[in-house]
Amino acid sequence: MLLVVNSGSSSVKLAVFDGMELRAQAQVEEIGSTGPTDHAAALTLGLERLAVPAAQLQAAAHRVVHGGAGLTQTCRITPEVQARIEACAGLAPLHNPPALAGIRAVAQLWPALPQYAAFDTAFHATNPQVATAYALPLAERERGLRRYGFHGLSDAAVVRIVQETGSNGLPRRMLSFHLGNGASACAILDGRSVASSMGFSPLDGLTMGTRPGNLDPAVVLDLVARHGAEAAGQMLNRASGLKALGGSNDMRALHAAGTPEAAFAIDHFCYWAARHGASLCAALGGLDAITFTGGIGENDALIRSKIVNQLAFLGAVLDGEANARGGDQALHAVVSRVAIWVIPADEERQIAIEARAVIDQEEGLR
Ligand SMILES: Nc1ncnc2c1ncn2[C@@H]1O[C@H](COP(=O)(O)OP(=O)(O)O)[C@@H](O)[C@H]1O
Ligand SMILES: CC(=O)OP(=O)(O)O
Ligand SMILES: [Mg+2]
Repeated sequence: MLLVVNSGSSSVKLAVFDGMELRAQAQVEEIGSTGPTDHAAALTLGLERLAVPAAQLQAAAHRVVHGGAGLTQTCRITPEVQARIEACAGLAPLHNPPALAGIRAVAQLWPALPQYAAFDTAFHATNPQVATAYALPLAERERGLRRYGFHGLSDAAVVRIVQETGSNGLPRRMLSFHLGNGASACAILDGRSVASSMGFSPLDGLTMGTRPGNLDPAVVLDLVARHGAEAAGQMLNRASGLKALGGSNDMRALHAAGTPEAAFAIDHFCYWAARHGASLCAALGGLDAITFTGGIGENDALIRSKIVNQLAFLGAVLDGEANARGGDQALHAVVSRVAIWVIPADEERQIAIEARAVIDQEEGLR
């Protein structure tokens, strides 16, 4: 059996797979706000809830958001791999340290258990250079300053699920919205990522729970000059986004608050999701399908309708009733030229599939 650990910025999601069969899962949310104080505590709680059959565990596999240029393919976690994940912690301060805490916790509990890492960047390896290159001097580009894109495990899972469940196969031009505490959009052409709203780090792109999304670099320079790099980094990762605009990074709390500030935060989130989504449609040369996933994308009908309404010029029309009802996969109106689907985020199974492939390969080599 395989234990999967998905350390998100506000949650820990755990799953146990027997072959590809899901045996158990547990989820600990709202870490740092109303939930546990940190990811280590959340993991302990999640493992208790899972009641993992330790003797039957064959391996553990972790979601790792940033592995830099050198680490994108799913691999066994060696001390060298762990050191490289550590070296990228500054680029993904909300994600890599929790993932490392998970790796260490598992190593402490079960020292002999092989561990694997699956990366949020891997799915975007197919992006063309024109999409990933920053127009910076060559020396800086050669140091690895480029767009990577994230949420790739989720985007890959969306493609897999649409392939498995869609009646007409995979649409050519898909715009995939992952809307959780982190939020991004991805342009998917014939099942492959061609562009992501996220860049060198998961700070770029859409307005997020605690991250501002796209900024003029002069804003960053101003913040660093005024507050120093450390404080500016903290502000951009933890004190911006919905939290800064509306007082909470929890979308449910913003709806409940009903204040003008909360309403503005919601408008900002939707407006920028649509703006970046439309930009990605230029990379796709049009649009055949929109997918929504993540805590907000899966559950929040108002957010979906505001985003789709702003993309109506592309021919996307929601079936208002299906959208409001919840639980339906297809949300497009009969007249819509664009299919609109809700796909439950399935990063855990994606990690399991990828780790299993590496384990099988290793066993084949033995
Ligand atoms: N029923 C719901 N309606 C609206 N928003 C929701 C709902 N359930 C969860 N969310 C929101 O989803 C976000 C967390 O998404 P999730 O994908 O679980 O986060 P993470 O990025 O940590 O994996 C929070 O903003 C939360 O408020
Ligand atoms: C990459 C990223 O932002 O992930 P999360 O949604 O878990 O914060
Ligand atoms: Mg997530």
